[in-house]
Amino acid sequence: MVSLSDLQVRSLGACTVDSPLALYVEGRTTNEYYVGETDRILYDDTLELIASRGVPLAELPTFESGGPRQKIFFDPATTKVGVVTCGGLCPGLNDVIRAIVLELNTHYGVRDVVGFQHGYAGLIESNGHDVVELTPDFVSRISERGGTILGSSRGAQDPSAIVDRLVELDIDILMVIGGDGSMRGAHNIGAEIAARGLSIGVVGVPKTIDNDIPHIGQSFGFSTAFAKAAESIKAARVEVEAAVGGVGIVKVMGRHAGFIACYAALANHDADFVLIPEVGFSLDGDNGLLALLERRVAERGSAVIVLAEGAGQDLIPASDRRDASGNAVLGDIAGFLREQISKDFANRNQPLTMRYFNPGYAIRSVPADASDSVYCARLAQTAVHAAMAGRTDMVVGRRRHRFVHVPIPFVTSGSHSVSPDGDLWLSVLESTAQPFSMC
Ligand SMILES: Nc1ncnc2c1ncn2[C@@H]1O[C@H](COP(=O)(O)OP(=O)(O)O)[C@@H](O)[C@H]1O
Ligand SMILES: O=P(O)(O)OC[C@H]1O[C@](O)(COP(=O)(O)O)[C@@H](O)[C@@H]1O
Repeated sequence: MVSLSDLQVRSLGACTVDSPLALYVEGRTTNEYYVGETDRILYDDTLELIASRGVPLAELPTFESGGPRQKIFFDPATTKVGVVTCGGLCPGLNDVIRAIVLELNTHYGVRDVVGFQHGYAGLIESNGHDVVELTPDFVSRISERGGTILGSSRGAQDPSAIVDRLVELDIDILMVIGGDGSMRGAHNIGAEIAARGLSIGVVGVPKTIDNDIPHIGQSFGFSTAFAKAAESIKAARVEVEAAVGGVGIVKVMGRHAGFIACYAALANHDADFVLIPEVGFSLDGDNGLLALLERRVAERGSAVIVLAEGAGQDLIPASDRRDASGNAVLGDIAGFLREQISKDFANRNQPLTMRYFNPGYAIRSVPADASDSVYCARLAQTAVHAAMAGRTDMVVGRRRHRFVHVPIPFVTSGSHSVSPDGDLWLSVLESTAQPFSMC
C-alpha cells in the first residue's frame, strides 16, 4: 500500500522521469503531480483515494491531460458522431452541443453529426424518436436558449438495444452529456460495445446542476444556476422586510449536496439561515431552528432561510418512492418547515408573514452566462479531441485549471459534497446566522 508521503518523497527526486512510476512536482504549492512518461496528472485526493483502496503504486490510475493529439483514431471523412443529453436540465447544455458540432466540423472536418432526442430513450428504435441532423448552421444560435434542443429523459434503457441502434446508424462515437446516472448508462453501453468487439467510442461531458460529481471540479452551468438562485434570495429579502414578522423560505435544488444553497447565500448577504443535506439540524431546543428563527425575527424584524431540497430529510417520514431512473424522491422538507414555523409562531403569539419561493426549475432552465458558456465550449472541445483520438469510457473535466480525461468509474463512485469543516461552509456560517445546524 502506498501512502501519500511515499509519493511526496518520490516526487522530490527519488525517481527519474524514465521510471514508469516517476513523479515530479509540477507546481509544489498546488499538490499536483505530473507523471512524466505518460503525460498524466495526479492530485492528492486521488492518491489518497487510491491508497485507501490498497491499490499498488504501479497500478495507480491517473488523469490524462485533455487536448488535441497528433495521431487520431477515427478518419474524419467517414466518421459519424451521435450526441445525447440525459437527466435533469442544466444551464449550458446547448452550448456543449453547439461546441461539439462546431469543433468536429471546423477542426476535424467531421460532417456527419446527429442528435438523439429525449435522452437514452431516443436511442431505442422502438420508441420512434427521429434522429436530428446537427449541422453548424442548425446549432449556431442554440446557446441563446436554455434547456437542450435535443430534449432529455430519465428511465432505464437496455444497453444492448442502444448498441444495436448505434450499429444500425453506423455511429462511431457517442457523446453523452449527462449526470452520474447517464454516465453509469454510458459505462454499460461501453461494456456492451467492448463485449461485441466494436470500435465505437463513448465519451461523456458530465452535467449536474447540483455540482456533486466527484473529480471534475465545478460542473458547467453551476455558476449560472447559483447566480439565478441568488436573485430569488434577494427577492425573498425584499418581501420579508416589507412584511410584519416576515419569514422567507427559498428552496433550491440539491438532492445530496448543498452547493447551490451555499454559493447563492454567499453571493449576496440576504440569507439568515442555510440548510443543506450535509449538515443535520434540529427544530427544537435552545439552539434549534425554531428558537433561532424566533430570536432573529424579534431582533431584526425578518429572516430568510435558504433550503436545499435534500436538507433535514431525517426530520420527515422517509419516502420509498423513486423517479424513473431509480433516484430516491425526496420528502417535502419545505412544506414541513412552513407548517412547523407557522405553528410555532402561533403558539408564541408572534406575528408571522410567510413567503415561500421555489425557484428550482426557473434556476436550471436559463441559458448559461458568459463564463459558463466559455467553459461549456472548452469542455466540449476537450471531449471531441479525446473522442477523435479513440478514447472511450471516459468523461472530460477541469481540475485546478487543467482539462483532463477521467475514467467513468471515477465519476460514478463516491460523491462530491460540501464539507462541514471546509472553507465554504464556514464562510456561509460567518455570513449568515449561528452555527445551529452543527448541533
Ligand atoms: N444505474 C444506472 N445504470 C445504467 N443507466 C442508468 C443508471 N441510472 C440512470 N441511467 C440512465 O441514465 C439516464 C439519466 O439518469 P438520471 O439519474 O435520470 O440523470 P443524471 O444522468 O442526470 O444523473 C437514465 O435515462 C437512464 O437510462
Ligand atoms: O424534476 P426532475 O427533473 O426529476 O429533477 C429534479 C432533480 O434534478 C436535479 O436538479 C438533479 O438532476 P440530475 O440528477 O439529473 O443532475 C436535482 O437537484 C433535483 O432533485
